[in-house]
Amino acid sequence: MTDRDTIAAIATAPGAGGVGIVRLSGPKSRAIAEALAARELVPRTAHYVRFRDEHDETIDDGIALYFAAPASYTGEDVVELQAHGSPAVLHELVARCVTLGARRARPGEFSERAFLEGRLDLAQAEAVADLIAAADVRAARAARRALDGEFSRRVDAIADELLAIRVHVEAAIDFADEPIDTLGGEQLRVRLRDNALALDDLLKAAERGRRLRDGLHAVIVGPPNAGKSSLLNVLAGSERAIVTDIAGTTRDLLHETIRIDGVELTLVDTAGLREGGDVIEREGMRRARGELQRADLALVVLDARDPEGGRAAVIDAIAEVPLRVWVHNKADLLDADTRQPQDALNVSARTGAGLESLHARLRELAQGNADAAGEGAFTARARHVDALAIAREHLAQASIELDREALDLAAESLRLAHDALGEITGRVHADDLLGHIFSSFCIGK
Ligand SMILES: Nc1nc2c(c(=O)[nH]1)N(C=O)[C@@H](CNc1ccc(C(=O)N[C@@H](CCC(=O)O)C(=O)O)cc1)CN2
Ligand SMILES: Nc1nc2c(ncn2[C@@H]2O[C@H](COP(=O)(O)OP(=O)(O)OP(=O)(O)O)[C@@H](O)[C@H]2O)c(=O)[nH]1
Ligand SMILES: [Mg+2]
Repeated sequence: MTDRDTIAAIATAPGAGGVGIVRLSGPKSRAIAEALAARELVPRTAHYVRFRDEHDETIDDGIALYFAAPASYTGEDVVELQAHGSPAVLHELVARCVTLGARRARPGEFSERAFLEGRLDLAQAEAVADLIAAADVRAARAARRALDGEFSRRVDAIADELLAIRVHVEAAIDFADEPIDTLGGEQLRVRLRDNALALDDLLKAAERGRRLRDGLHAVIVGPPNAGKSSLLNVLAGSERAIVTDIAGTTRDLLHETIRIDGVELTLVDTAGLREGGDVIEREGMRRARGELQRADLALVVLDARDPEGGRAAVIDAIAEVPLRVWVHNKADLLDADTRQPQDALNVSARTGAGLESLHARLRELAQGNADAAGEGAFTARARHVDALAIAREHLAQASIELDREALDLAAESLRLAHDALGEITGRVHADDLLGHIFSSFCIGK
């Protein structure tokens, strides 16, 4: 792909640092860097040089490093200008590169080129961004495994199998007169079932990987006025949510990321659940229920003075949520001799009583969530989980169609399952998908 232009960007984090790097990729990289450094660059050699402006004055001294295509991060000619980590110097270097014929890179454009040059597949390129954004060591390790292709290899292995099965099915279509069992139909069915099982395993692993990337998703639910928003505020350590004594204060969802001992947790405040309410409140409740569909954990907040009163309104809504923590709030309003509940934590968002136990419980669950990821875990994204689930459905369909000897339909279902898997690694892709993924990267990556 020699018709591409040459891009330039600061590759190091914004702000002052010991060393800062401007990176170039594309056919003019070498010529631009040689003009800046006023010398010839030998591939893969660290040259100590002065970077010069148009008047031959020194912008900075530093290291120029040239990687000749295709042995580079992007697969194109790449040059790194390693200067002092001064934002002023680095911006001037980029401006100089632009004058000499480069264009400022868009976010993620280096990794996008690495993808387009076949150096990384799409799931690996996404893993680069996930590695950079990893909140803790475990998430970084898991992103590293995805970057090394552990996820992609499993996706590809199943995709290859589905293709092979489809070839068999298509071949059988040409012998439409014969019953499929004389054409190895039973073996095909077994093979299809084995791959469906492998896909189930991969889907579970990807769901764990998604949680590992995003952290535990905890939704705060309960009847109106129980103190859900107050609890979010004390857990977040800031007055994020509006608190009033009017029942039905919260309508929109409010997301807040907190860290407990280095483990990340997303808290979502929701509208109180009850019968009735005005149009806005009902929409709030609808959103609350929707959010619970994606929840790993329901933090159920009830009024300690009347926990039974609010329980009925939430019990259905949390039926599908895997983990629950029951909290009785406003414990400060209880008589001192009231018994501790068996299966709930008494807390007070107002006085802070009981919050230590709640913290400990959340830490335990968040840690468990991260641990469940286990050895060999890789990070994954919601997009990957969705694609695997779609592939799984098409595979189930293919299996039914094969049993009915509806071979044309089975072949089509196999093709759709194969395409869904291909979207994960980007072997099948829509251009707007690529734009969407890479635009969420940082500039210079
Ligand atoms: N200075 C610097 N450090 C960096 C990067 C970089 O671009 N520059 N990286 C950027 O993300 C990461 C490392 N990733 C890289 C991946 C491939 C190649 C590369 O040149 N690959 C060639 C040569 C391989 C070899 O010599 O064995 C190739 O694959 O053909 C370089 C960096 C992290 N550290
Ligand atoms: N005494 C006491 N009052 C509290 C406590 N927590 C919250 N409150 C009060 O209870 C009222 C409701 O608190 P919110 O946090 O807005 O309750 P909510 O569950 O978010 O209510 P909605 O958003 O309407 O569903 C406010 O007046 C708070 O000050 C507590 O632990 N003790
Ligand atoms: Mg509220």
